[in-house]
Amino acid sequence: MEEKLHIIAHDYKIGRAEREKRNGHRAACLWFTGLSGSGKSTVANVVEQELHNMGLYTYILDGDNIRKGLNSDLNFTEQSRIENIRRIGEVAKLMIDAGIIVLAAFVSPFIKDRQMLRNLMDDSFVEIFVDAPIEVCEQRDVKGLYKKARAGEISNFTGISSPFERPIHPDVHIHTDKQTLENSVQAILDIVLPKIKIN
Ligand SMILES: Nc1ncnc2c1ncn2[C@@H]1O[C@H](COP(=O)(O)OS(=O)(=O)O)[C@@H](OP(=O)(O)O)[C@H]1O
Ligand SMILES: Nc1ncnc2c1ncn2[C@@H]1O[C@H](COP(=O)(O)OP(=O)(O)O)[C@@H](O)[C@H]1O
Repeated sequence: MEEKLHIIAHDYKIGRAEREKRNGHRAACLWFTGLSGSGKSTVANVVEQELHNMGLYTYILDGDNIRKGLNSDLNFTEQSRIENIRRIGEVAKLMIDAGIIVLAAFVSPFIKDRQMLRNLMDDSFVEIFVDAPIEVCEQRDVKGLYKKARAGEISNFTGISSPFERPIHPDVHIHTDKQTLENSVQAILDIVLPKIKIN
């Protein structure tokens, strides 16, 4: 039988609302999903710069600060990806409670996990589908990983030997093979800025 844990939450005196009031904007999680090389990091970075330059409080979560640290015990099996996204979702939720606009850039290939994120963060969650055909991502091959995956040197590679389930109703859908970077950033800001405004 599973051990019963006795965890009782504290009643905090300072909550999200107080932090948002002091920051002058609402918190949110902008979640970038898409194939490797689709443009998640590139777009997220420019969106963050824009928000930061407006004086807003932001933070980027991506492979560099998560898969090299908190999630360094995880690989790319289905189970590991599910756990990867679960933990990142919990971190993003804490950051929302801290009053921050979190930009999370992860392949996050499964619909079920992205739905879990929306349930966890409710209307603070903004799903951004960074879309480009796999041929384009492979052509870009920013990190040389597609070449390695085709050569059989990397297993479970998204789009080649592991699935990517396209979002059905993302909040924002950008096509980085057709739209300019500036255009994609503007489309995201158009959705996000009204959301983080304190009325
Ligand atoms: N097997 C396999 N499949 C996909 N991607 C791989 C793989 N192995 C390494 N990489 C590199 O790791 C980055 C994806 O990590 P994520 O944490 O975003 O993946 S996931 O959300 O858990 O599916 C991804 O980074 P991005 O290119 O920035 O998307 C890859 O560079
Ligand atoms: N319109 C565009 N939007 C975003 N990235 C683009 C665009 N056109 C070309 N790129 C290039 O595509 C690559 C995307 O890489 P990256 O942002 O690391 O993707 P991901 O984080 O999804 O793996 C970069 O080299 C970027 O310069």
